[in-house]
Amino acid sequence: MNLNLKKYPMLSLADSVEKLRLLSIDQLPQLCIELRKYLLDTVNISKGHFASGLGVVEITVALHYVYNTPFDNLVWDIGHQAYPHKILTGRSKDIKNIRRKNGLNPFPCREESEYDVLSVGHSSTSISAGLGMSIGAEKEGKNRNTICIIGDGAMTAGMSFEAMNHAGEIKSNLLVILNDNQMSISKNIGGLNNHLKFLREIQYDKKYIKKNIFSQKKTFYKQSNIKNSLFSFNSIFANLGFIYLGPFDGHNIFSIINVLKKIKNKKGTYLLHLITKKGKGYLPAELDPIKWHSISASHTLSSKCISYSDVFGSWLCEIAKCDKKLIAITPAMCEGSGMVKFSRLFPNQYFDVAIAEQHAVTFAAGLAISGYKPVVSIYSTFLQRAYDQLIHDIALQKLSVLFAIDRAGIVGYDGKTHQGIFDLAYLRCIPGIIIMTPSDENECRQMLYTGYMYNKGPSAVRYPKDNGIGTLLTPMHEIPLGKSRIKRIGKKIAILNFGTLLKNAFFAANNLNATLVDMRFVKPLDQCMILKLCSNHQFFVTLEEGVISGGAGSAVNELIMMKKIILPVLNIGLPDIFIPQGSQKEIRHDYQLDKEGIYKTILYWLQK
Ligand SMILES: Cc1ncc(C[n+]2csc(CCOP(=O)(O)OP(=O)(O)O)c2C)c(N)n1
Ligand SMILES: CC(=O)[C@@H](O)[C@H](O)COP(=O)(O)O
Ligand SMILES: [Mg+2]
Repeated sequence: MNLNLKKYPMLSLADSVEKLRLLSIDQLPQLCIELRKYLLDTVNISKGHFASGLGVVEITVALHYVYNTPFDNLVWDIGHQAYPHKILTGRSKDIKNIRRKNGLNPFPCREESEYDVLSVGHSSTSISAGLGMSIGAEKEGKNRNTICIIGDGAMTAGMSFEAMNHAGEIKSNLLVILNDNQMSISKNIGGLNNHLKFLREIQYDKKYIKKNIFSQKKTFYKQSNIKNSLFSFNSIFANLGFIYLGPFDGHNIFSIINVLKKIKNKKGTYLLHLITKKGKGYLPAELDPIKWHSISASHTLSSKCISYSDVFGSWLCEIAKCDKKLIAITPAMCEGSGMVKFSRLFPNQYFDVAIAEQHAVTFAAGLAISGYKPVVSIYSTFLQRAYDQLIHDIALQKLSVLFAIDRAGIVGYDGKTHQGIFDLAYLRCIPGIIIMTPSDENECRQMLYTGYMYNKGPSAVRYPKDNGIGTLLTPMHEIPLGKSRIKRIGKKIAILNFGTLLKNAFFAANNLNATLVDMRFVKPLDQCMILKLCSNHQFFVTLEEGVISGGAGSAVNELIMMKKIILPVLNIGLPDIFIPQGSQKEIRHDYQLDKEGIYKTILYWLQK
């Protein structure tokens, strides 16, 4: 391990979990101090998720100290808090390159380390996967433990409830650690959050504690041995069938180790409730955990122009001013989706539904049925969670709901789990949906308006994690559905562009004297334009920032084949693999989606 001994003497003694376990328990507080310092020093270089990692330092040290990892399964939920885990499991020298191209993965990743038993990035998978592992371990008969570490935010999702419902019934050997820092990315919200508050208040009510439960040690014995003790009785977890322990201070390494050691030797389905502080140990992050949730790399966005998320946010405010029927919904992504101003100005028209994409979509269905005009703002990658709800609860019922799909295309540093590259393929097959792919920020604004005004079914506008190109935002008007726009007239080759790669396509179009069309709609497709272009061009090229299998280009192929037209078509987009991390610029370069890449790809294809 490449650690400076002077700066991190204890951490350098613990450069593997085996060595960590050789430390005396009294050395662990110092280890935690150095781990925090190391995290701060390295994330300063790497950028990326920060405050959550600081909050789980003691939990991480205690888990690796007490449990026999990697034999025992540690299942991290989401994984944005797993930097300390990566540091302690032999990856400390690489942490400065986390999220970078060819660097460590942003989240636990099975291919990266045997300590990462589940690849993660999306929320609320840990209890389901952990339960499966615990059943597997029981069948294997080798006394392998399974521990899931899940945040109070991730706990709000349907998957967590589904898993607890199952786990509480079958009672396998499973420990769920609830890391309750009272935060999601934004402030955590909802009934469960209020229940956690209630449990925390019981803990802090000194009178209550004096009267009922004496010390943490006694509390533990009471709860693990007498199932209907008052705490257990009062918690939702106990009612679901877990042995509920806590809440305890998640920054007291001694008490965490004490509890873990006892649980380790007992069979059963436990939920250990630990209270932590997001950003612990770094005051700016403690004071503003929203800002420090993740530190973005400078030059993340490509220019100084307004971001697409902000175009969306201002558009929302403008509509809400005159339309009280508008209801905007976010599944826990207020800041990233550009909705902070809207949420403050129009609190009665705004719902953060917590990390609950499925619910967000069907909730929108209910609002639409009741005469409201819901706008679901959602990242492309997280809409994957709500696919059935979109089909069954919205499209099938022809409900007019606008989906503002942010982070569409390459997202960059969050990598494989977060690339928004499947939406065009998975949306295109849904009957009756309108799918729009703006090529600049003003198009985005006009398309949001067009979708909002469309009243025959769902519509979607997909836009990237990026800034616009500086186009003037004009007064709102509806765009005729399914109408493309010719951007350049050329000969022989027609480039059909879907989305924000338009700016890069000009280079190829100019150099090849090609016709360039901004298709704007994936559905309905501008068939007239395509058929007209077929009659006076010899080659077609389609362009999109998404997977080519089943994407917008496939729609063009299908039309051409159906019309029995014989014309070579090149679909440019992303290949049939999970696209790795890196800056957006690097990834676009690597997959030939920058201007030179597009040009060369077409040229090479023409010459073949
Ligand atoms: C399905 C899904 N929706 C949304 C997100 C975005 N997201 C990442 S972290 C996070 C907050 C998680 O809160 P919590 O589990 O309490 O962890 P904390 O950040 O507080 O450590 C959210 C909403 C995600 N990763 N996956
Ligand atoms: C872990 C996670 O899912 C979020 O923190 C995500 O990284 C946010 O992405 P943006 O920074 O693009 O909003
Ligand atoms: Mg939290």
